[in-house]
Amino acid sequence: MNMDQLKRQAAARALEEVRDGMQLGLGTGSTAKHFVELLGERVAAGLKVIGVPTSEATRLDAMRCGVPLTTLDEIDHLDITIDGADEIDPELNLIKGGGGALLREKIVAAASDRMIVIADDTKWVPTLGRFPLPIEVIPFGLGATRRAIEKAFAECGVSGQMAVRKAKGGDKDGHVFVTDGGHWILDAQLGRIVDPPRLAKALSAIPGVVEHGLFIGLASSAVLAGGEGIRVIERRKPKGD
Ligand SMILES: O=C[C@H](O)[C@H](O)[C@H](O)COP(=O)(O)O
Repeated sequence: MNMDQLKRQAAARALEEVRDGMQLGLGTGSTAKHFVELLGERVAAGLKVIGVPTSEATRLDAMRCGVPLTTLDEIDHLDITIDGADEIDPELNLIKGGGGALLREKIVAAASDRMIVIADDTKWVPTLGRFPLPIEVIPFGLGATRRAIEKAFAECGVSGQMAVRKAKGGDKDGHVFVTDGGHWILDAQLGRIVDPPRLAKALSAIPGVVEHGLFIGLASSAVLAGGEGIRVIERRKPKGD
């Protein structure tokens, strides 16, 4: 089974948790896209749900698949958010934002009773950090923000190169990547993040950092698809801890 088939399997398993009448957060990325497509098939067959997309790309996918959409201004909570991740550790802390959607993804996940992470099992790691950590920043004062981030890294026992993300493909190739919110992303190659909750807190305190890709205490479960089958890992601590 190839990687794409594994992603679709994880998405299909998460879809089993969806019930009639649910309000859903719809994640972003290649795995979440499978979920939106499968959900669209169920909606066509009569399932009644409504979704809040975490990016413009997902909004377009959901519309194409016939999934009814709303916003967090129109409804006050979500039952489940289903989203992919770039890395997942045994505490179900995540690195997200490889596709640049981390800000909306975090807002939507935080507004949800449960977050189910769907992934192929290559995303499962003992320690976060091999995947570059995305940090969404305001372009104004970037030099000062970078210095503050480096200081936070040193205080949290990590270090590594940071680079402004460039767009890939199309006529934007080589230009700075701009998020749906109009911000830039710094990708930090940290290798090993010894204390993700501490680093998350330190980064959140920096003016100029809009959001970062560490999702701490947000995921309720992870559905991992691999050659051996599907594993579902439940978070031990309550949401928010
Ligand atoms: O910004 C993008 C998201 O955080 C994605 O959920 C993450 O990058 C995983 O994407 P994929 O399912 O394509 O590996």
